[in-house]
Amino acid sequence: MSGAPKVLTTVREAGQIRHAHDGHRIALVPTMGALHEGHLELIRHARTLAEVVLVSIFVNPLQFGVGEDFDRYPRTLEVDVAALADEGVDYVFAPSTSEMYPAGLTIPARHAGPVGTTFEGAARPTHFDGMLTVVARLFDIVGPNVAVFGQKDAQQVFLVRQMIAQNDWPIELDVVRTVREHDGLALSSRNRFLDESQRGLALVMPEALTAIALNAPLGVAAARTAGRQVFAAAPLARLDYLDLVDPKTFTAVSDDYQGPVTAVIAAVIGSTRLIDTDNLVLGSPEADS
Ligand SMILES: Nc1ncnc2c1ncn2[C@@H]1O[C@H](COP(=O)(O)OP(=O)(O)OP(=O)(O)O)[C@@H](O)[C@H]1O
Ligand SMILES: CC(C)(CO)[C@@H](O)C(=O)[O-]
Ligand code: BAL
Repeated sequence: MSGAPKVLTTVREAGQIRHAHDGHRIALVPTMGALHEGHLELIRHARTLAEVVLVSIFVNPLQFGVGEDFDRYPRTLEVDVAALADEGVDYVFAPSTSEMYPAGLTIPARHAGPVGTTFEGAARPTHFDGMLTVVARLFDIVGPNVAVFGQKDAQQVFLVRQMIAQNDWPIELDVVRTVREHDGLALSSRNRFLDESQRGLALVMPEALTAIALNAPLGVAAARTAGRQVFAAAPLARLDYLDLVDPKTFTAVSDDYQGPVTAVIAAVIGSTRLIDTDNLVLGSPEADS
């Protein structure tokens, strides 16, 4: 299909897609809108995986805690749909909150478990249960063959993968690497909250990831310390966490660990909370010699 995507607003319409395209693969790209080049990369990747691409745009209240930025989260549906037309997206599913969570209908709540209480989950205690609940609802409505997520939200990817495995759902999960600005800042819908000086300050995130990567051959302590030193030199950026986790368990690695890790960072710049991640390998035989 090509041209403007068909915009669906009801669960009923979205649920009919799989019947209308029987025998064809459907890729789901869940988003909260305010689309940027990072989202578009997910969509281009989805296009390589399936004949039908459906992008959901829904700012899910369940994954925002009290005092978080649900109210000010950017909502730019018209502009988003225009951008998706250029990408040849087939369907946009943009439901209202009452359509997703109708009064009187019990939508099964999903639980993230222990990993949902650490890192992002420590700062946002209800976030991952709410995120999994809406992702499971989208899976249930759309019935995709494949779902595409961004590596920037590494803990989210871990938990969605875990939920798919625990339920034995026949859904593939594909992950797209983080798209960055020319100076390294990860694209994020929340970047639009940054003024010019905060935008400059936010570069502490990719700079810390670079420092971690440069020191990765020296091991866990050196890499972690190097990343934290970047933040120590930028006190206006409030570091929430910076750590190295085992991608298999999403728990912090011990000091003698060698092997693949995901570096995870969250910081508050002004009043905007940003996250970033990188995958790397820690330690090397040469590091011991
Ligand atoms: N820079 C990026 N590169 C690749 N994928 C991204 C990027 N930013 C977001 N995504 C992915 O897009 C999907 C939708 O994310 P979302 O709509 O929350 O956008 P976002 O930019 O992460 O917004 P925010 O930072 O405000 O949470 C998620 O799978 C997310 O990981
Ligand atoms: C996956 C998601 C669309 C669920 O609301 C959201 O957490 C996001 O945009 O990353
Ligand atoms: N991209 C993660 C969605 C959220 O921050 O709520």
